[in-house]
Amino acid sequence: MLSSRMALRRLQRIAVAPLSFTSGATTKVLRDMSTLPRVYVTRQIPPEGLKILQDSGQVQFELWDSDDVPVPRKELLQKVKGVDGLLCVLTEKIDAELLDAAGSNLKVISTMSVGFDHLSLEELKKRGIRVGYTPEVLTDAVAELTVALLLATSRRLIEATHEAKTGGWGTWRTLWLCGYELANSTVGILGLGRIGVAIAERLAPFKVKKFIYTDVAPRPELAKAINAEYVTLDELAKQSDFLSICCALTPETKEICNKNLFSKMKNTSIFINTSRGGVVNQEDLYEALSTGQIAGAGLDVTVPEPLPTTHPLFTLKNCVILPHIASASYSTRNTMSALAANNLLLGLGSQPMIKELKL
Ligand SMILES: O=CC(=O)O
Repeated sequence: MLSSRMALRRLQRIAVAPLSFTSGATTKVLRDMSTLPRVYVTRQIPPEGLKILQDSGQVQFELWDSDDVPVPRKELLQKVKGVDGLLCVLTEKIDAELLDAAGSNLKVISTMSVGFDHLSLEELKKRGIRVGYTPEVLTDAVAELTVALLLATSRRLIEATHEAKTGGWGTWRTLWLCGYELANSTVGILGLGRIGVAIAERLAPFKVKKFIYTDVAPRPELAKAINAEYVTLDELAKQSDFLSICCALTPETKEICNKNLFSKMKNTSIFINTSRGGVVNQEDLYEALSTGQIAGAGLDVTVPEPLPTTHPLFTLKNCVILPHIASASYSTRNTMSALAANNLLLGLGSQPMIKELKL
């Protein structure tokens, strides 16, 4: 049997349309593959998505055959020349340079991500390029990971396993490795969308006393589902025992979590970010954590990614850092790849995509 890696390698070169069949001694060509829209896939995406592209018979595609290393920019700029569609992930910057390199055939970008801060939307809009993305299908996985990260941070799980493994575990001690509990707490959400609601729904059974949120404007429909109160950003910082960052990275939210915000937080509060690293000023966060301005932080996202192992945040016991894995469950990543593939095919067929960004 082919290993999945070998199979994927083979897929890279495979004609994705049913090209021919053999009857007796003659082979009849059913379709000339070279007339099909050309697609470049910037990553070895999970099998469901690849299979959809392969079985569709609607496109010819080439794939960057690795999940371990992103396609080098130079190679990407070469590979996109003349393509009709691009299926990418969040490590690829889709900007004017890339769109120029691709040329005027490019009609559709499909990103296998809910976030789209790696796409220059203005450039895409200007060129009439349609954009598919993958919201909703990852909400459960992201909410689940956020709760795990919040508990790992507030109950100091990483420190605790380290102590247990390295001989720090002496007698049972009354205040050793104490943390903060969710029961009776106020949980704040910065940016209330589907993910924020899903996080709150999972936290509510931990006997949270109150949910509060802020956003560009109140979102009563979403807030009603979790009985959350709309407050200002200042109040969110002041009142939250746990502050969960769920907003998209935009020019407005860039480094919104900075000295000013941390200085208003309680020194017992826990900061959790599973959105984008760019919403946080990391120097200010380091300062807040190392001076005890806040109690702890759990980060699934940083700037840059990967965060260099020499980064000061890694020296702090009260900072738990994960390598951007919020949506990383097998089922979710497969579903995301399938949605990205379907968005791409629908876009190329000039049909409405399942999930399309309004530009
Ligand atoms: O961060 C992950 C995503 O945007 O899907």
